[in-house]
Amino acid sequence: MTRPVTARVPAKVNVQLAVGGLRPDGFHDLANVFLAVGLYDEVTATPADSLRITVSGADADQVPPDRTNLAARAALALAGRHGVDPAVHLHIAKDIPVAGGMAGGSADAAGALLACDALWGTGSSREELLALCAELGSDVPFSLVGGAALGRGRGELLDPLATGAAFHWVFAVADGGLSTPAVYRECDRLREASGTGATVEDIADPEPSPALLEALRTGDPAALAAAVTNDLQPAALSLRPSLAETLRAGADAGALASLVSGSGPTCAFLAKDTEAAEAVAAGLAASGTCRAVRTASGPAPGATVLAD
Ligand SMILES: C[C@](O)(CO)[C@H](O)COP(=O)(O)OP(=O)(O)OC[C@H]1O[C@@H](n2ccc(N)nc2=O)[C@H](O)[C@@H]1O
Ligand SMILES: Nc1ncnc2c1ncn2[C@@H]1O[C@H](COP(=O)(O)OP(=O)(O)OP(=O)(O)O)[C@@H](O)[C@H]1O
Repeated sequence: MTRPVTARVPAKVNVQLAVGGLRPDGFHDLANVFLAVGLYDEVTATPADSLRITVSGADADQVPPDRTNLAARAALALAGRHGVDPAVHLHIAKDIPVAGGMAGGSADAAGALLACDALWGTGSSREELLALCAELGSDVPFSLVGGAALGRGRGELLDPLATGAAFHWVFAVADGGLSTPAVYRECDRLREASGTGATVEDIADPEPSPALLEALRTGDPAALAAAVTNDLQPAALSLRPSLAETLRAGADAGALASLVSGSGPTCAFLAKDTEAAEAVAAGLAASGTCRAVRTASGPAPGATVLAD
């Protein structure tokens, strides 16, 4: 009997999300500065009679336990590539908020790829795994790689970034999720409504901020706080106006920066150090503007197979 294999995969926050115009293929070009943070899902692959998915954790009931699950799609893609029978039980121990803009589904896809590759002995190279990740979703390659990285294209073309120190974050988890395609559509709608147009002809190519990259490199939280931006934030706020109160509560509690994480609705707050993060977390919890509060620091390592 082959031993189960468990992979641990981090969540992400986008410290810069610059969104270009709508491309003919329905995606947007990005300058997407990812930072992996220490909130993790674990995916365990065990031999089984057929493909089966189970999920545990507080948000488990919001995750589909079938072949639409990104982890199942990852296992099927890997099995298809190598001509292997995808008879595997994937158990997802979920700690990353679901539909929260923290790439939880992407984390599970990257974790399933890594765990199944080890279980099946398919020995994929890093390049093969990254190509499969990119097919599964724009955020999935970063879930594999972790750390800090600049994502170009639709976010799948990654260049690792150096970071000078750990950054301390507080996350305010909202009630209910936001659909990523709906948030991108709302971004386009707001751009149309403002008269700029929304396509690649109308919007300048997105570029990473030199000040932001420098702040990451030097590990300076105040400089990073001054440079964080998220072009999807107006769209997330338009779809979920109550997030403005959450952002204000974090700022009032002493956060250096308050922003929507990716497509939201999780809000991310940067703090000077772990002590300041605890104070921001307490202020947010007392504000009643979110369902749960989490603290985590980053950069965190990418998808990793855990030792027995
Ligand atoms: C918002 C972010 O989380 C920021 O990292 C990502 O851009 C979203 O990445 P993801 O969830 O992996 O998204 P995908 O599964 O690749 O795409 C879902 C949908 O989001 C929209 N989408 C996604 C990525 C991108 N660069 N442009 C887009 O317009 C498209 O409508 C697409 O059909
Ligand atoms: N393994 C999975 N974990 C979570 N959601 C999944 C998974 N597989 C499929 N889904 C579906 O995908 C939707 C988006 O979930 P996910 O948690 O990945 O969103 P997200 O964190 O906002 O993504 P991103 O930050 O990459 O845009 C969920 O509502 C759920 O129906």
